Amino acid sequence: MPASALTENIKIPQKQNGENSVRREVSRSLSISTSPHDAFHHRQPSMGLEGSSPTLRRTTTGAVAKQLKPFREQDVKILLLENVNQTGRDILQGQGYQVEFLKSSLPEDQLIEKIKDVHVIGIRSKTKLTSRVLAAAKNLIVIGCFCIGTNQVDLQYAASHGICVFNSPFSNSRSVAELVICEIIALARQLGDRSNEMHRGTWNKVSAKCWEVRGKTLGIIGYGHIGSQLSVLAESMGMDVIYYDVVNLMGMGNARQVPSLDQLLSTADFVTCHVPELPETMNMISKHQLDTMKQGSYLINASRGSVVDIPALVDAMRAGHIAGAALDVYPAEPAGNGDYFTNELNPWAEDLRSLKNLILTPHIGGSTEEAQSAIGVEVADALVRYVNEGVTVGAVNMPEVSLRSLTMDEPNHARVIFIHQNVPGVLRRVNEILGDHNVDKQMTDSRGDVAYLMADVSSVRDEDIAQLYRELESLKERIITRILY
Ligand SMILES: NC(=O)c1ccc[n+]([C@@H]2O[C@H](COP(=O)([O-])OP(=O)(O)OC[C@H]3O[C@@H](n4cnc5c(N)ncnc54)[C@H](O)[C@@H]3O)[C@@H](O)[C@H]2O)c1
Ligand SMILES: O=C(O)CC[C@@H](O)C(=O)O
Repeated sequence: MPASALTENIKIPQKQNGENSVRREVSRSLSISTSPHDAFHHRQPSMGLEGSSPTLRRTTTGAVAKQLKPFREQDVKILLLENVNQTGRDILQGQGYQVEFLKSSLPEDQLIEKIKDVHVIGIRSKTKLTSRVLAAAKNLIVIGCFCIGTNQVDLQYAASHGICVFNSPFSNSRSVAELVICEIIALARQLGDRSNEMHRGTWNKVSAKCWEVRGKTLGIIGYGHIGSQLSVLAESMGMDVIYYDVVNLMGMGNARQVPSLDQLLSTADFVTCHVPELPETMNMISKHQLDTMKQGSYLINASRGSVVDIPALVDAMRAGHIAGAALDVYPAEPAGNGDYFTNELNPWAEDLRSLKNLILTPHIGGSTEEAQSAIGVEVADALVRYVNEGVTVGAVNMPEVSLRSLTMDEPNHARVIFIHQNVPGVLRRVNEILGDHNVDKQMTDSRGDVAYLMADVSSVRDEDIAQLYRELESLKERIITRILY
């Protein structure tokens, strides 16, 4: 590749017979396509030096990191659903990508239509990326969950089709913990009921069954990012904290881990759930667990709607055994805002709405300006790194692979990314293909059935890149090949 390749557009060679040659587009199958009009370019080094490019940066050695792109930015199609924060939109639009933004989620059929030609999709908790939806996503290379939970995505299907998934593991944890602290006091003081009464014009000054939280015991189920933040805040209000987790974890402050869920339930005055949605956490709080809770205790669920058996909770509250509850999440949640919290959505919605001292919120645990803007930056940055450089650090369904950036001092390099089935013999065959070139650095890792290889090769010409691509594509274990340069 001539040095001028850095500064001018290059026409892509076409095969005479019109077969696939080296069209460059950000397709799942790299990068190499057939359009006679397609050209690619690398940014000029001066752009970064003048600070006019948001993406050019320096490596730790001071060299200008090279922007790896086998495609034109405007060809990268991104669909952002569920009101992803402006910070994330700015980063993606700043790259020059085509970004379509919608405030709500989409019903499955519309989603299947829309997802057909996008390369990147950004969602929050409402968009279900099932295997049926993903099967229609022929160009998709990466999914950004602008939230913590990734249960809405078929992670296994995505990985086996070479689609990388990123999330934001803790940017909204503090917001959830603060909401739960607020709910503990609100339940102890029956604040929701008093406020509703006043809204209806009723003055009802009572102290019966209203409590201070000082000296009460908080039981946290799932002592991860949210549970441990909550632990610190609760202790600072004078509460005793116990927690139950499947992993043995050090408690913050004076918090103590208890060996069984039943022990936590029978000891705590307030029980709060912070576990992920998993087969093992489905209806984790059901009739037996509610019966095991102390008479007059309180339940909070801001994790996932599948964790609490709601009809059982309704019974326990009607019986007066549970004195109050706060729910932020539900088995079925609407795609957007509106008058949807009815029996049509969940068959017990009216029962819930009739209960006293029950705080119902529309999945707002992580909905603060601070959390959403931090998540926007974190996930959009991960998407840009993946699209432009193939870096998977932070991915939730792929091995984490990264190489130091190529620099502008290395003009004739290409980065080969080969996502493949994790079976014996593939690496030998890949290295036979790469072996005709100088492999400067290489990293490979596997996760379950999928392996991810990244290699930087030097002194490659356009025709070498096309050849490498074709040979890698011909391997039967190939899932996705991308070559970035
Ligand atoms: N309401 C909201 O807006 C909101 C916001 C953020 C997260 N969430 C939900 O909260 C969940 C927890 O978030 P996090 O960031 O604390 O997650 P995390 O992964 O940091 O912690 C989860 C903890 O649960 C434990 N765990 C898993 N299975 C368990 C089981 N069967 N029994 C006991 N413990 C178990 C894990 O070991 C881990 O320590 C998320 O998965 C997400 O679904 C909701
Ligand atoms: O913002 C959302 O939709 C999801 C919030 C929360 O449940 C999460 O998983 O981070």
